[in-house]
Amino acid sequence: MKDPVISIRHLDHYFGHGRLRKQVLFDIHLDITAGEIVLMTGPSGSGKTTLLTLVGGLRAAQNGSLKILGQELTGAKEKELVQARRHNGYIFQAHNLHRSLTALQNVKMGLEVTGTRSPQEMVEQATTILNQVGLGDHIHYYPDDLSGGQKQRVAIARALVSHPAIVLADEPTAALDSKSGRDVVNLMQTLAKEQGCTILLVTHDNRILDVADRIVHMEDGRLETNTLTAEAPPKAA
Ligand SMILES: Nc1ncnc2c1ncn2[C@@H]1O[C@H](COP(=O)(O)OP(=O)(O)OP(=O)(O)O)[C@@H](O)[C@H]1O
Repeated sequence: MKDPVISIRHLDHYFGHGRLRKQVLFDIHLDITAGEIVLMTGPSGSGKTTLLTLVGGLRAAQNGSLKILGQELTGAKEKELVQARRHNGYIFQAHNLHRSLTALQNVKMGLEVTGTRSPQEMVEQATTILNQVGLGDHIHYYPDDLSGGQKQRVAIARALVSHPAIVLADEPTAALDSKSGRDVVNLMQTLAKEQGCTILLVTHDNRILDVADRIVHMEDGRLETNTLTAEAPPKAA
């Protein structure tokens, strides 16, 4: 079996201090291997986003073990967390595009953090991936002039342009109608399979569950161990 890209053991998480201290994650175990698409479902407040932000190095893990590409993030210093974030692409419900930047400039930002490419290469790679997500004729549009689905496709392009090992997505279809939501996840699936990247995606959207290789369920801060495998996921249309 392949080494897991994400390996979690006995992970707990607490918010607050003193009398206000509250446990929100309890003894989480999870292994995700390279190229797997894992969807996480569960009621509001069950801890899904908290787990996603810990995996993404956006907050520090406190108790237990959380290894990303073999690197232990529990007890990691801020500098190490910043380093770990470089392996990740992030896609959120509210796309988080910069309104004052065009689609091309937004996607280019996904490459600037790596600091390894010339400006010319960045423009070429950003243009290529915008073509791949079907926005080749919109590269100079500002977010306000794009539809919700188009904005989310720009966000996908930005997350994937640097070929991250891991893509973390929090409710990427929540603000979209059924057809746009479908298009967006199909696109994520196609690009991720092409690049061999691992996806951990939080969703309430039952319409997209079939893109998963595996579905895990969070309930009251506990990850259910009897995970479901999506039945014969159809390949992207
Ligand atoms: N920064 C924070 N400080 C204190 N408590 C928090 C913080 N963030 C989340 N919580 C609490 O932790 C619990 C889990 O929240 P979390 O956002 O992870 O749930 P969720 O499953 O992602 O919910 P939703 O589906 O509504 O986004 C909730 O009780 C929430 O109120």
